[in-house]
Amino acid sequence: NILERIQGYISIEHEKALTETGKPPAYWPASGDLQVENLSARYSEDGPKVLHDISFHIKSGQRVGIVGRTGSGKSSLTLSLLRCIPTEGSIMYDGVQTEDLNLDALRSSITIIPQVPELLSGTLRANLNPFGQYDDAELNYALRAAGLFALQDELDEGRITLDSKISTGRSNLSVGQRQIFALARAIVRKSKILILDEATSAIDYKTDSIIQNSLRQELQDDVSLITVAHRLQTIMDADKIVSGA
Ligand SMILES: Nc1ncnc2c1ncn2[C@@H]1O[C@H](COP(=O)(O)OP(=O)(O)OP(=O)(O)O)[C@@H](O)[C@H]1O
Repeated sequence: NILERIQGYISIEHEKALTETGKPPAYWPASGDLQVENLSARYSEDGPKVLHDISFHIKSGQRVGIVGRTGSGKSSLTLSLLRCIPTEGSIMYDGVQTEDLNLDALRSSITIIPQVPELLSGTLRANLNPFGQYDDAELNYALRAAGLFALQDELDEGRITLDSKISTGRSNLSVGQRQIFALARAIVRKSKILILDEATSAIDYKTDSIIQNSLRQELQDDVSLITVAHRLQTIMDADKIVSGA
């Protein structure tokens, strides 16, 4: 079984190599403006379309909710914004077409916070700053801004520092704490587009309100927030709603 799985991974079709070509201008992205036109997407080149001719415009700094029944394509839309699945149509991010854009540049400038964020085994510092690009002051600021310190009573280890150990398998962080932590990563990276897949019942009311407050207070005015919403309450104050059939 192990060999079969390894064989499966080896034979997966690779994405286009991340080359020097398609590098965006140095100042890009200067805003969170996102223009999507006639976007269609499928999971494989010959598979059925799961998104059909979607068009919308998100102005820089807008808060947008994505709603729709189960299977309507909310997750597929977020994947297609990062070009993780084959797409047709136009996705223009801060005036730059993403079709020919270097995937590394695209994916390092848009942050997705999934329902259950993945963490690496190691310290909090290593998780927030895997490539050693930021100093401790910036990391501590991001943790505070994201609201992690507001939860320290609940953490088994007591006080959280950048040296706190994170374990992956039997994780010592709850789903809500992981989301807050992923939000801190987005704040450190200064992403102009943040996609939040709202956590569902696994997250308690207190943690949810900490996340919502942090999103309202700490994101810069030019950061666009796209929330895949499961609770209507989360998107009550959204500027725009994108709704799937
Ligand atoms: N990995 C995949 N391969 C092929 N088809 C997929 C895959 N993931 C999702 N789909 C299909 O794409 C369509 C949209 O699914 P998607 O997960 O985007 O919906 P969703 O609105 O996010 O649903 P939910 O609210 O349950 O998370 C569905 O018909 C689904 O069967």
